[in-house]
Amino acid sequence: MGIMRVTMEVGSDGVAVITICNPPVNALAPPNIRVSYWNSDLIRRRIEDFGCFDSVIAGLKEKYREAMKRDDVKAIVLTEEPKVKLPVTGALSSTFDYTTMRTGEGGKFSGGFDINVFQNVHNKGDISLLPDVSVDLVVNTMEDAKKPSVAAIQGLALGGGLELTMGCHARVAAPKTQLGLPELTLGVIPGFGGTQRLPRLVGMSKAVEMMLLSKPIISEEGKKLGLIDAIVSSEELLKVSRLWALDIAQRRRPWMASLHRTDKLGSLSEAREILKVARQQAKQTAPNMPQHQACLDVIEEGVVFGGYSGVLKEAKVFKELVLSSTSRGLVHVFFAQRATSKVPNVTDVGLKPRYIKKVAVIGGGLMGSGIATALLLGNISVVLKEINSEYLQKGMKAIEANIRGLVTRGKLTQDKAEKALSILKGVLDYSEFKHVDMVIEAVIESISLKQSIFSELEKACPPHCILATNTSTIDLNLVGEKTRSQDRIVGAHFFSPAHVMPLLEIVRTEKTSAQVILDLMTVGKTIKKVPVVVGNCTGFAVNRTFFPYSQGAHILVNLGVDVFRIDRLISTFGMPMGPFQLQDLAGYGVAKAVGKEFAAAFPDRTFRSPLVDLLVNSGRNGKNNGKGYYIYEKGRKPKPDASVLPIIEESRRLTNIMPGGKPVSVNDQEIVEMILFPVVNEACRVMDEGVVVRASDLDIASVLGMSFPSYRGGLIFWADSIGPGHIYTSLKKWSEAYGNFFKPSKFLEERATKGMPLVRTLSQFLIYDQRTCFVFFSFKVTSVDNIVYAGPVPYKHTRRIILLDGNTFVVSMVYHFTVTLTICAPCRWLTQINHESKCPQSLFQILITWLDFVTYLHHGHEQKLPWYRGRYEFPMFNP
Ligand SMILES: C[C@H](O)CC(=O)SCCNC(=O)CCNC(=O)[C@H](O)C(C)(C)COP(=O)(O)OP(=O)(O)OC[C@H]1O[C@@H](n2cnc3c(N)ncnc32)[C@H](O)[C@@H]1OP(=O)(O)O
Repeated sequence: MGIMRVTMEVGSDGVAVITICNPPVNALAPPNIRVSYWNSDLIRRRIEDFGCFDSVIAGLKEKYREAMKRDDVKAIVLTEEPKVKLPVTGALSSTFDYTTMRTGEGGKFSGGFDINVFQNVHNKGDISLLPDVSVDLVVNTMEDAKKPSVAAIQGLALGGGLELTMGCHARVAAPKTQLGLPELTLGVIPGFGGTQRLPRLVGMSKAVEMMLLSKPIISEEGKKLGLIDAIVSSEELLKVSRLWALDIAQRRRPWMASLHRTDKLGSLSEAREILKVARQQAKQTAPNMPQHQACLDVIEEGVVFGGYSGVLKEAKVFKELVLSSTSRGLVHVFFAQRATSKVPNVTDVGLKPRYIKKVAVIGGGLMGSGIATALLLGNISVVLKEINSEYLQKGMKAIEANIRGLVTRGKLTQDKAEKALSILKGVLDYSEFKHVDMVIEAVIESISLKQSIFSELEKACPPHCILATNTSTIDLNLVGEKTRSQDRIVGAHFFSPAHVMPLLEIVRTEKTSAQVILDLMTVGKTIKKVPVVVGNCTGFAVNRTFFPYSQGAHILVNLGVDVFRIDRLISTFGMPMGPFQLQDLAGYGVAKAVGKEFAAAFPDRTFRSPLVDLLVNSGRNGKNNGKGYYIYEKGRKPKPDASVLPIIEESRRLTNIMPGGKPVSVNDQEIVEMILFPVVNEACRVMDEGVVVRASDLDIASVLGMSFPSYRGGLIFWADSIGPGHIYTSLKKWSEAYGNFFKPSKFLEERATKGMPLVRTLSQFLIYDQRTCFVFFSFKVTSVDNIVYAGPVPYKHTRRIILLDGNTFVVSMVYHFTVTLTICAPCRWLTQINHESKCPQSLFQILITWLDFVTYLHHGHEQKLPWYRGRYEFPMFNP
């Protein structure tokens, strides 16, 4: 048997326990592997050995059919396997290392439908890859069965996972189990009947809230609402569920089919009123996302025409939405976010994160107090250092206000707030620093000040202490220049407000040790940030990439375009606000300081606009003093300020870039593109220089750091959806008309002229050169790793190659064994490569290096692959 499986055990009590097992989150995968893809007998044999053709959905159907047929089965309990070990058969089993295998880890009922399938549909455009689960499995097989089912849930039941449980006749859950329908975050709606059953179980208002906000509840709340019938400890879960199922079968408890209930729906007019309000809210909060209105329409269908009609409409709309560009973007973001936690040579070299218990923050200003707040909320003790007691008091008060504010807004309990504040200490010297595991410096952007602080830190802190700086622009090599601790120096670039914004940009230099990066990544996750590891350069990945954002806007204004029109169009595109309102919000001091840094680093592509200086001279400082491009009044939306127009005219006069002295005529689309294409252009340079590990890291950084619309998939995904060709041609045209700022980078030019996307997946190089060829991989693995198992199973601690059709080819490893494997596959199937190995000499890394080598051979020029190049020997090459 393989590790993705569904099993059934019938007890002497007549209860069949059907168990789902598909680690790590029991995703509900449909069958989709075709053995004919693989010519290797070894792989085929392995797949068959482990029974990997099972899919969770097919398995569920099969086991239900068996349970219905068997006379000794009276009722069913649906649950998940809490502990899993991969069984190994055959000659290799004795050497199999079980310690590397992931287990069920205390149980997760299900993270929902397998999101890989969405990606598969997106890649192939083939909607038939989506199975009919909603009617065939949930309605016909489970809910309308002649024997009752009880779901025994622990850990989490999300999306399709929760929907399966709602198709059961009762739900018993362990304490603190997470229950939710987060499908809208993937650009779709619940597709296994959730839009119909949830309102029938918890009432219309709560169901609409849970779906539209994609916010899970815990089982305790679920019990109060009626979603959960009983809460029992994990140990008792199965026992109570069995009894419950028997009670239903023997009519001691009600046999409830959720879809047929109406008692919680309220009257038609009440339901319609709730839906109307929700529609208006969604129009405001999610204007470019069709799934919100679609979800409400589908709910309404069920209220008006009955649950079954609702289920049918849901299935139809679900399929339409899976193909939408919104879903493509959001699904990409889902996987891109998870990919950020895989950093070559950091997370794949067997290092373990060290425990960071206490962190010192230097500087209690806006950033320092925000960082300290985030750490305290993550239960990490903080020592806040300032230079005098006045500043220290200010910093401490700001932290307290941040934390108390969360209590007021109902986001934190009073107890947790007190606990967080109790582990904060303010200091004026370094004496406490001998006990800290990490320092995060957050003082003003002055190289000499930072250099002297880091020299002092080297003396004051223990040798293991991580020395991090929150600089947003300064070269880290300069910061650590006067120390001998450059392996401990790292950038921890938070975004303001640091306790709210989810991105943590971790900046490494060539000298920063892998351990330090791993530790900071772990701290980042502990404090609920998404850490993205990037290289060292002016502005690092995010600020550098977005540096042309306001520059482009300033060029446009000086070319005669209205500021407020620009802001309006950029907001309509999906950014939370336009570049000028953003400048108002950040304050002009920031704009000036950042502008100076970039002008020094990239003088060839800096546009010098006098506008900010003119604004400052006229007594404006943006939101800080209530006067900028907009007028800011308490409790009111920012209002465009007409009195700024003469200042803009003055700027235009000084720059004198309007052709013939007349404002340029540009359409709305061109305005958006003139601001965002230069950003894409800079992102190309960032990728070309190897500042990011992978293109999708820039997608995540743009979404979480700059609030680029996630439904567009992030900056690079969006650029690829438009096509590098159009971006290149437009930039070239503008550079000829308006100068170097728009000049296309070499990277963009190459991709555009070769008709290739910006995303550098190795296979795309191969596809490009060898459209129809087959690629043969041949490895002779003689060192540490060998293949013992291959199959279509997503699994931790394995090397995964995700194929174009969405299947995952998995290679697990065993040590101290030698084998030669030849994989033969058409190269067009290789689209994405994930890596998460423990051994530096892993087969996976050899594969990557090998592919890079092939790429290199085919292109005849050096690709910038700093993360892999030169570290591993090339394996046998046998095309
Ligand atoms: C028809 C239906 O209505 C449609 C659906 O059900 S759509 C799916 C709805 N479900 C969701 O949106 C839940 C998505 N998953 C999550 O939110 C989180 O993964 C979680 C809360 C389940 C677990 O979080 P956490 O423990 O931090 O682990 P996380 O790193 O996110 O995920 C672990 C692995 O499981 C994978 N995974 C999680 N949920 C998955 C899913 N539904 N399908 C496929 N893979 C999934 C992740 O990609 C990751 O893989 P990796 O290790 O190779 O990167």
